[in-house]
Amino acid sequence: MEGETLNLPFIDLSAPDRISTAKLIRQACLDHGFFYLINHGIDDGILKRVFEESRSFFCLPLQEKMKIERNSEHRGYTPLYSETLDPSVSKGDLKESFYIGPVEAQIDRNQWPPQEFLPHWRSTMECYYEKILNVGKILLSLIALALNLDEDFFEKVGALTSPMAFIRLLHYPGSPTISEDGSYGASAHSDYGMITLLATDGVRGLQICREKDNIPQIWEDVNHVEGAFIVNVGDMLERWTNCLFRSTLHRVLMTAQERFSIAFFLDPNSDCIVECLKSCCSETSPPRFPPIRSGDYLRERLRVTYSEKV
Ligand SMILES: O=C(O)CCC(=O)C(=O)O
Ligand SMILES: [Fe+2]
Repeated sequence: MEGETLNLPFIDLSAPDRISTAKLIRQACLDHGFFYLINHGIDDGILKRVFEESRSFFCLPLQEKMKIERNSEHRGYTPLYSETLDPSVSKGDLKESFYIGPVEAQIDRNQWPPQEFLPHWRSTMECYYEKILNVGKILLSLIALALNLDEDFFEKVGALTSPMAFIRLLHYPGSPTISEDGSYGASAHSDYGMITLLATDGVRGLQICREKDNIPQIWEDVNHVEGAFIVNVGDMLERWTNCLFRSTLHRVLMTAQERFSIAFFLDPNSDCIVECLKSCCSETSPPRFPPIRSGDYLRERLRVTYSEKV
């Protein structure tokens, strides 16, 4: 399962020349659909605290965690094996997670662990949410430039009015016996939305497959880089760009060592229509996907992942 190591491009969010940065982003999204984001302005301290609070939460007894199990609003705890990212793999993924979503119209549909157990948990997560959402929005303005669009394109199409933006805390407990029965920390999948910003803890496991139709598939290791986010393009951005930007298949191996990561999925407002950009199609290259409403698309993808009935 050892993969080749991959040298992903680095994007420096503090670089003054936005046009050059946009060009580098464009190339990264064409080649890999993945890149490292550095100098993003989120300091080590807050990230460290989020990792610590995440660890404390997952250490709680299962019965406490199950009291705030993921609800119909897609917020809360998901236990081990509850998610099957790759439906061709029969067993669920060996990970547990916790989703924190946006506060919409001043209604907080999030579930929070009891304050008596974790007094600083909520404030830490809320602080991180604000910071990472801000970085995500800056990045999207550069992505718009990278597509030769106005930098406020995603605002203008309503994607950022009230984005479906979720923090997902992830815990892979690891397994002392690594079986070859097709179990993964996260089985092969692409992300569903616009962009994902991932913070990792240094334990290996994440891999990408750039050509999913090649047989055999080649999986390459994405190494942890201290202080950098791993950013990837999701399926809705791939649809917008008619596959110019790649939503790349990735997975997390099951390793002996326990692993934590923090994903942030930045997805369009649920009413936003995602349809092929004019600049990404032509007579010879027609749109590959019909327009979809972001909220409907995400709901359907999650339904399949969590094997829910309609
Ligand atoms: O934990 C990781 O490194 C990746 C997680 C992931 O791909 C996901 O949750 O979509
Ligand atoms: Fe993913």
